[in-house]
Amino acid sequence: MKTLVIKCGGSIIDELSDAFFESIKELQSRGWQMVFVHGGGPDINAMLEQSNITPIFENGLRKTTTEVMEIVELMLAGKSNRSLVHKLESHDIKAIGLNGSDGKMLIGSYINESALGAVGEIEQVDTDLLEMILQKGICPVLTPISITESGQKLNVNADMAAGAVAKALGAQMCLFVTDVKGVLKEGSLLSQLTATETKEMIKEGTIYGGMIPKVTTALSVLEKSIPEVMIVSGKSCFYENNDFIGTKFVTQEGVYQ
Ligand SMILES: Nc1ncnc2c1ncn2[C@@H]1O[C@H](COP(=O)(O)OP(=O)(O)O)[C@@H](O)[C@H]1O
Ligand SMILES: CC(=O)N[C@@H](CCC(=O)OP(=O)(O)O)C(=O)O
Repeated sequence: MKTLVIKCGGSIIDELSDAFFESIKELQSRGWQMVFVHGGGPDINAMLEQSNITPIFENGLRKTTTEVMEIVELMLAGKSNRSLVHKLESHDIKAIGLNGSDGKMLIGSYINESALGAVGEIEQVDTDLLEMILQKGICPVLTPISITESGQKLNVNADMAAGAVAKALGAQMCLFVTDVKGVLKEGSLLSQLTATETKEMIKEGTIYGGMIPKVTTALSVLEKSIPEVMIVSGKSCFYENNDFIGTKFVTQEGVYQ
């Protein structure tokens, strides 16, 4: 079995198309097992707004006070996770939802507590638990919430969480599913990108906002020897005629070594 980690952005969960699920099923029939990690940024923002709290981001990461963390967990575990699991199940894809912090599956540490509050990065992943679920033919669906060794919950950017899970599992592929076809330049899809090109696009502002943690994680995953790393759209079919449609990250030479 080949392992594929799929990150589903909060921007797309509610808009995932039937064609997207057809692509998932096609890949399953070709021997891929899948772990999903999802975001939920727009849902979190909407609930913060209802609570009269203004979302604050620094370099794409949400400043997370104790009050914000409660809403983050409520929306990720109670809404986004439920919604993705339900959609997978209704397309006959067996799935089980888990909060990343359950059973100390995703162990994390603070990035910069004084500046960002309870925002973390993942240090360790309990791959045994994930593999047990995969062996049963079920797709684990994880929130990106992690927990410190001493038991504090941390809010982790979902792109970064997916990258950590892919590395820990030694996945053959990591896909970032979002609301655009891939990385765009002047409206056109870039079918492949090197690290140098990506960094240049960030510097010139062609890649901005939520696309920054996505491409940065994609490059770090590629460096960790995961052969296939892509950004694809959840609005349409992303796998056709044995080929993936989107932006593929490649080493400078153009091929993965
Ligand atoms: N060069 C780019 N190409 C495509 N999208 C980009 C680019 N730079 C920034 N973006 C923005 O990034 C968004 C995807 O990131 P984000 O909204 O955080 O999605 P997700 O919830 O899937 O993580 C796109 O909808 C687009 O507005
Ligand atoms: C630390 C941090 O920023 N965490 C993110 C977690 C959710 C997420 O990443 O959702 P998307 O994939 O939809 O952006 C947040 O609070 O929005």
